[in-house]
Amino acid sequence: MSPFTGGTTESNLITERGRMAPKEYDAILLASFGGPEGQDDVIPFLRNVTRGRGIPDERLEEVSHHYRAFGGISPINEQNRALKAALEAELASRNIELPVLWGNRNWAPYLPEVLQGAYDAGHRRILTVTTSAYSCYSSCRQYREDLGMALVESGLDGKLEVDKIRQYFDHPGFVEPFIEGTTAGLAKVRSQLQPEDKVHILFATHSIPTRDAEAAGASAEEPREFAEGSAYVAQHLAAASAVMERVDPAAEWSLVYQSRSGAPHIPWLEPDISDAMEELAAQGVRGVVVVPLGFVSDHMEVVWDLDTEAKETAERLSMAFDRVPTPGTHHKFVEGLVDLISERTVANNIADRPAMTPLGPWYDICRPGCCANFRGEKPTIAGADTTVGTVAAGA
Ligand SMILES: CC1=C(CCC(=O)O)c2cc3nc(cc4[nH]c(cc5[nH]c(cc1n2)c(C)c5CCC(=O)O)c(CCC(=O)O)c4C)C(CCC(=O)O)=C3C
Ligand SMILES: [Fe+2]
Repeated sequence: MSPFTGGTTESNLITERGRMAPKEYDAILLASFGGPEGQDDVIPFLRNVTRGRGIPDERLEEVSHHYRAFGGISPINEQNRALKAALEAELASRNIELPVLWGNRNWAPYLPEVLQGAYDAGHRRILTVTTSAYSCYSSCRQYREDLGMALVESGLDGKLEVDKIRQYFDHPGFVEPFIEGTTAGLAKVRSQLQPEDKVHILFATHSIPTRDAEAAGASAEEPREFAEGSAYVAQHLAAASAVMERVDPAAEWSLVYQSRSGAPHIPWLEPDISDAMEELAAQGVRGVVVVPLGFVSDHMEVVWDLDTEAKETAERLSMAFDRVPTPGTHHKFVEGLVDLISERTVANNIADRPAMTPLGPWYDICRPGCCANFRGEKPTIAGADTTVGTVAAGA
């Protein structure tokens, strides 16, 4: 039996590789992280984010200063308003009549209220676009859980269908803006140095606990599927390779991590970007191009950890430094997201779905236990092992 047949209903007919049959969606939900919009929001926001996640108070204190330095305002909400407007314009230009709703996991507009509002407005089939591209608990399953919980808590489970587009780490709409940015960044850094000076490209992403990394994208049937032991790491390495093949196959690059939190005795993915820069400087590297491969927009992790901290590290080490833009509202990214929406509304073959790495195109419906975080089972949408967010045929 296919692993994708359990726990699904006729309306969620699943085809090969976790693909969902096309549906007539009646709304798009842009689902994001959320962020504070003023000094008074900072602490309540941080409490929302870290609820039950075992993050030490000292770390919260430290992170609150990053927000305080920006007037207590995270850039992420403004970026999502801009992305929503750009998606609306792109949908309209293709004559696709789907409203775009916006909801967050950790700040207003909160997901349960947005789903309730959607239901009250008459929507019944929602396709979610999340602002994260990779597979891991924080970037995929936690969105699926929070949407599942929102449905259960609002009494809408069984009444509202909620699906999500596939993780898009290797979709050309996500990768091509990085190719453009890395090409420009490399030229800029090289122009500040002598031709013989060594330059290194650092692909930066969010560190996660190694235990979460091992569970990322995993399937119960094939636990050793990914050579690096983690779909999160494998997806980043594959996307970075796809970028470098097109930018400069001979250039030196590596994958590094940032924004570690959690208790010090719990292992997280390494090396940290600053440690990597120290090491490179010691090896005689004179310039770095930092590619924020793990991030969709210039939110706090990018403007603080990269534009503030990593840049200062580069200055201290006398290295030339350039930080490549995130996809943001780049027209290719926006067009790519609408392509990802369209591939869920019209019949297509898996071969028609673009993917720039051998790992993709990723699943519409995650495999049982995918990205599980060992903190107990919660209802999730878009999984082969759950029925939350589905509606029985004829209901
Ligand atoms: C993989 C990943 C992404 C990328 C995927 C995606 O984009 O979803 C991401 C995005 C983001 N993370 C963000 C903010 C925070 N993340 C935190 C904590 C954590 N993140 C984690 C991972 C990730 N995080 C993890 C494993 C933790 C530890 C706690 C836990 O296990 O859950 C904390 C608590 C303090 C701290 O511990 O640093 C904050 C404030 C913001 C908003 C920024 C803004 O306001 O502009 C965004 C977009
Ligand atoms: Fe985070």
